[in-house]
Amino acid sequence: MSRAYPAPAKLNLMLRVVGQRADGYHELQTVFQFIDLHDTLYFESLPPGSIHRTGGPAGVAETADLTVRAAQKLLTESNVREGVHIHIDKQLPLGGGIGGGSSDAATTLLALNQLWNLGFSRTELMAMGVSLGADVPVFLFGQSAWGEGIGERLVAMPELPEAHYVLLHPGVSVATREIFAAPELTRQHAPITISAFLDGVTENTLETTVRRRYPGIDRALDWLQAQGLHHARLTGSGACCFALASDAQSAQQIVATVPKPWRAWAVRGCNRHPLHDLVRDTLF
Ligand SMILES: C[C@@](CO)(OP(=O)(O)O)[C@H](O)COP(=O)(O)OP(=O)(O)OC[C@H]1O[C@@H](n2ccc(N)nc2=O)[C@H](O)[C@@H]1O
Ligand SMILES: Nc1ncnc2c1ncn2[C@@H]1O[C@H](COP(=O)(O)OP(=O)(O)O)[C@@H](O)[C@H]1O
Repeated sequence: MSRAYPAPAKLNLMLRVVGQRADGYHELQTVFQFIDLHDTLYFESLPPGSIHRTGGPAGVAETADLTVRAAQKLLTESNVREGVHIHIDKQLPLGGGIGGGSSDAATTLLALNQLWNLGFSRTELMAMGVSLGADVPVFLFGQSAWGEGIGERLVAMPELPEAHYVLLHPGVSVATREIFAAPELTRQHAPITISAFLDGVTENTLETTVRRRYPGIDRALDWLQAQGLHHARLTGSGACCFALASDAQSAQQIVATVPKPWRAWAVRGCNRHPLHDLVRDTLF
């Protein structure tokens, strides 16, 4: 087995739907920051053409797993004769709005590009990544980012505070597709500037629709606010919610009081992907 390759989660510190493309996908403005909660992936060489995954998310077939699809994409694009066994130590909740599947896919692209000596540039990997999911490119971009388009047009954010957060999963799974298809969703919010975000415009405009359709998420956001935490928000299309804590200790104290069956974590924002340094020589 290879060394351990982390696949971190992300938060959307702000998200606005500002339009819709002809193909139905929604144009967004968003701010991505990674957090120190992650899956861990391991890779082992197999005979050419065979790709296997173990330890992955229950209920996701091997062939549908984004890591397997990422490995297949690399084989198709490079024409090399390789095979791989991918083992995922899965910690990130599925459909949580924290990008676990996308991050697993990005880490697979980064790791196999290195292990198979493929020499693809970061830009080439990002183009492959976006065909697997709208959230994959930011994990290859490797740093906190302002995202536009469907999240694939990225620019580095000025250093954001690496704040402590309470991250709460209210035990429901949100189908991203359902929220974007909701007739009541407002699709034409006025675009904002990076300065406006830094001055405090931080809403997630999917939140009203998600709160109405998922009462458990509505309650979770109200619960976070009732703990006296600032900036209680939905990340992505949910189901996870997060709020700013003053320090690690107060985040942990609040996590300890979260009612069952909700799950919660005390996490910290990270402006750099944990693989940023590892692949700097080849990619960043
Ligand atoms: C909303 C965001 C914000 O970071 O995060 P999540 O909540 O998924 O983490 C992402 O844009 C989600 O990205 P991702 O989860 O990769 O979405 P995809 O699999 O590409 O899309 C699922 C479905 O949602 C709809 N969709 C998705 C993204 C987008 N900008 N417009 C859309 O209309 C499409 O119907 C698409 O078929
Ligand atoms: N390795 C993987 N980890 C998580 N989900 C995966 C994986 N491979 C495929 N999926 C599929 O991708 C969907 C979205 O997963 P995920 O990225 O965790 O959520 P979100 O996009 O809400 O942040 C899952 O519901 C699952 O069906």
